[in-house]
Order: sequence, then C-alpha cells, then structure tokens
Amino acid sequence: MSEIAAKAKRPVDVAVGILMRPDGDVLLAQRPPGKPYEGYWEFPGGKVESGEDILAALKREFLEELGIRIIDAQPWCGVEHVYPHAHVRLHFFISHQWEGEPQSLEGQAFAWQGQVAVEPLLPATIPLLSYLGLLQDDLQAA
Ligand SMILES: Nc1nc2c([nH]c(=O)n2[C@@H]2O[C@H](COP(=O)(O)OP(=O)(O)OP(=O)(O)O)[C@@H](O)[C@H]2O)c(=O)[nH]1
Repeated sequence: MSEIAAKAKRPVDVAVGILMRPDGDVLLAQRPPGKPYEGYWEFPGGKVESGEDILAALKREFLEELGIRIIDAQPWCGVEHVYPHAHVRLHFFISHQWEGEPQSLEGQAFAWQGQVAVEPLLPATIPLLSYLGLLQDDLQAA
C-alpha cells in the first residue's frame, strides 16, 4: 500500500475554532514556517491527541498557539478532506466566549476579518466561508 493510501485509511481528527466577535469578525491565523502548507491561512486549531476530547483539544491548541482561553464553544460542522500529506477530519466549533487577546506564540500572523479576504486559505476550509457569511449576517441582523 502506498504511503498516501495508508494515510487516507486513517483520518486524523483536527479541532478547529472560529472565534466570532459580537460584530461578526472572525480570527484567522497563518500557518508558520515548517508546517505543511506554510503561509496558508486557517482557523486556529490542531490535531486531537489520542484519547483526548475534541473540545479539550481545541482549548489546548488555542492556549498553546495564541494564549487564548476558550470558555465555551459550540460544534458547528465537520469536513473530511484528503491532502497529499494527510487525510483530515476537521471538527469546526464556533466560540463567542473566550478570555485574552491573541498572541503570536508560534511566530504566526493573525487577523480579524469580517469578510474573510486573507489568501491563500487552506483548501478544505474555503467551502465553509459562504456558510460562515450567513452566520455573520444573522449576528449583525440580531
Ligand atoms: N487548524 C486548522 N487546520 C486545518 C484547517 N483546514 C485544514 O484543512 N486543516 C488541516 O488540518 C491539519 C491540522 O494539523 P496541524 O499540523 O495544524 O496540527 P498541529 O497544530 O497539531 O500540528 P503539529 O503536528 O505541528 O503539532 C492540517 O493537515 C491542515 O492542513 C483549518 O481551517 N484550521
């Protein structure tokens, strides 16, 4: 079996968080050098460790990468994607409740965006933007 086929058989769970401010702006981060797809923009998050709860993984990644303490987050949607380097199962959460301001603890750039305009964005994340736009519209209309 090729390496790619082996990876495709075992999806890696990834916890991803969309921090949404009251005005609808969301936080994006740029993947640091040395990681696959370096320089691409993503919603912050990372791989779930063996035996770890997905929400716990989300909270851990936000503390490690950005120094943010997520107080609560709601599961939003799941996306499965096969990259050349990995087969990922992305678990997206939306959070309106966190403590702290983002810090660049891994040397990464980050940006608050209304309409997400940073480029390039990780391929698996692009299709979600139109759905996210609907949520942001709802928030602004409320
Ligand atoms: N955080 C995040 N990861 C995403 C998104 N979209 C997407 O395809 N991914 C993929 O999910 C995987 C996340 O793994 P990662 O390498 O960032 O995880 P990590 O921080 O635990 O890295 P590490 O292996 O260096 O500890 C990557 O394959 C990445 O390409 C997204 O919007 N946010």
